[in-house]
Amino acid sequence: MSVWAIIPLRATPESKSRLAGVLDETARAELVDAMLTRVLDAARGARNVEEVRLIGSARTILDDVMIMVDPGQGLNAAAAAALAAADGRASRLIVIHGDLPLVTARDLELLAAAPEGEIAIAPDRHGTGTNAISLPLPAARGFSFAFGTDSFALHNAEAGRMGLRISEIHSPGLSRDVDEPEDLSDAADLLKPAS
Ligand SMILES: Nc1nc2c(ncn2[C@@H]2O[C@H](COP(=O)(O)OP(=O)(O)OP(=O)(O)O)[C@@H](O)[C@H]2O)c(=O)[nH]1
Ligand SMILES: O=C(O)[C@H](O)COP(=O)(O)O
Repeated sequence: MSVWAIIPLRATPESKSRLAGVLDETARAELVDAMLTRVLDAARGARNVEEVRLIGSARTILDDVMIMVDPGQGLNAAAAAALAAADGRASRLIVIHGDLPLVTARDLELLAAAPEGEIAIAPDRHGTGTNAISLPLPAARGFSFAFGTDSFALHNAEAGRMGLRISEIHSPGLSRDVDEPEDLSDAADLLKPAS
């Protein structure tokens, strides 16, 4: 049994809407693409991750990665579909967001190497959100995802409800997602100069 990493992605004109005041639609789309490439490369570079997939919509054609159909009911439903797809085929599923411009293969390796039967979770820079979660299977079958407000606390509570131990992974690559204009400095290397 292997470790899977699935990246939920919503690459619509509306994505990264919180950056709309500082980046136009084209620039946001290019940033989404560049961050996705970074996360995909990190996942594929991790020696202990065997399968890398995307769930949702990518703007560009990615002919070298399997794209799973998004149920269309938001991020939590997409994560649940990813978990259901991995169940029975993987010993662990990592759900990792596509907006992490500093993420590395080492970050994915840490998520994949969580102790058997345990959940690993990577909080965002504020300590309140969840940028990646690594779930053991089948132990975490039916895990209820709670991406959104206070997801870090809610995911911890869900682990407790399921009787699963949980550990935290703190690293710049996993904590520094790009949501707000002030986060953009972390993506400076990925932004194209304005023409
Ligand atoms: N498959 C899928 N992925 C989603 C969905 N909503 C968000 N995501 C992805 O989940 C990760 C975190 O997304 P957010 O930062 O919450 O949303 P965003 O669209 O990137 O940005 P905002 O519009 O500013 O909220 C990113 O990889 C998104 O592309 C969804 O409904 N389906
Ligand atoms: O649980 C979360 O942290 C959010 O749903 C998704 O993350 P973001 O909006 O902070 O990227």
